[in-house]
Amino acid sequence: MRFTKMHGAGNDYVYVDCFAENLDDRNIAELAQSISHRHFGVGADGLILIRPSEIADARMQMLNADGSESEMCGNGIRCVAKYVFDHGIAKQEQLKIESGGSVRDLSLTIGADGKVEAVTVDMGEPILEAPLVPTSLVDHGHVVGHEVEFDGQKLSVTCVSMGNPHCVIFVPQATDELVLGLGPKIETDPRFPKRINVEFVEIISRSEVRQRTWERGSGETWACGTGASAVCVAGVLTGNTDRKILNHLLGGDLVLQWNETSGRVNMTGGAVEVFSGEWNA
Ligand SMILES: N[C@H](CCC[C@H](N)C(=O)O)C(=O)O
Repeated sequence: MRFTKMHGAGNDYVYVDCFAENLDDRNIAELAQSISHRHFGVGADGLILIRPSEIADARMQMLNADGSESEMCGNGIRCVAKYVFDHGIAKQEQLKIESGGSVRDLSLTIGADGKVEAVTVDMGEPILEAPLVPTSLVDHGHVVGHEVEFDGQKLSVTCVSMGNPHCVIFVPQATDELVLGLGPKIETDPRFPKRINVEFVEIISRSEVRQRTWERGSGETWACGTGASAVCVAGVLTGNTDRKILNHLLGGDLVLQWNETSGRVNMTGGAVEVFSGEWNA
């Protein structure tokens, strides 16, 4: 099976082109676990399958390193767009990619080498109704700057779904203790029935933040695009930041904007192809 390793802001996945490869006989949850393993496999935050779609240029199917499937991946969808364009699956600079039942519009920036350098994605409207995020922290309404105790620590949390669930926490310092210590406990807290991705965010100014992420199913990653979009929304709702922010993640920067008129979030960032290989297992 041929595969391609790509990353967006250091959030790295193994990509398989299912226009060319037939994965029908494979258990893809097991494949995601073994191929993602940093010692026994290729090493990645997860596995992304680039599949044909009836309603878009391609369909993204995204699996975390533990084999669980997610509805959406912001850094992944930029890489899928780069793959689709650079490998000639679709040759236009405006693409439509399906993920988790929704179709996203993407706009490509082409570099001097004729390949995709950066991608802007319409990430859609955030979902804030607690039961839809989902979270049982409240019965109905939104969870914005809500004081919640995790493992004896009181934190102010905002819950946002960008197709997948996020818990955003603004902190003075995104320490290892919070990200690696509390992150996994929040991920699996029963008040988040589908588990949750957790973002710890330092505010630098009204237009600039620094984010560390503990991802559902993958642990700490170097960036999270849906998470960065959720942070943009949470920053506005809590009054911490403006509608447009520059977000510094461990592996690179993303620019996010929550449009006041449309209510939709736009995300811009890079996409990089690292290498291709053949998986023999
Ligand atoms: N890194 C991804 C999100 C993966 C989310 C996944 N961990 C989940 O279970 O929802 C991103 O760039 O948006």
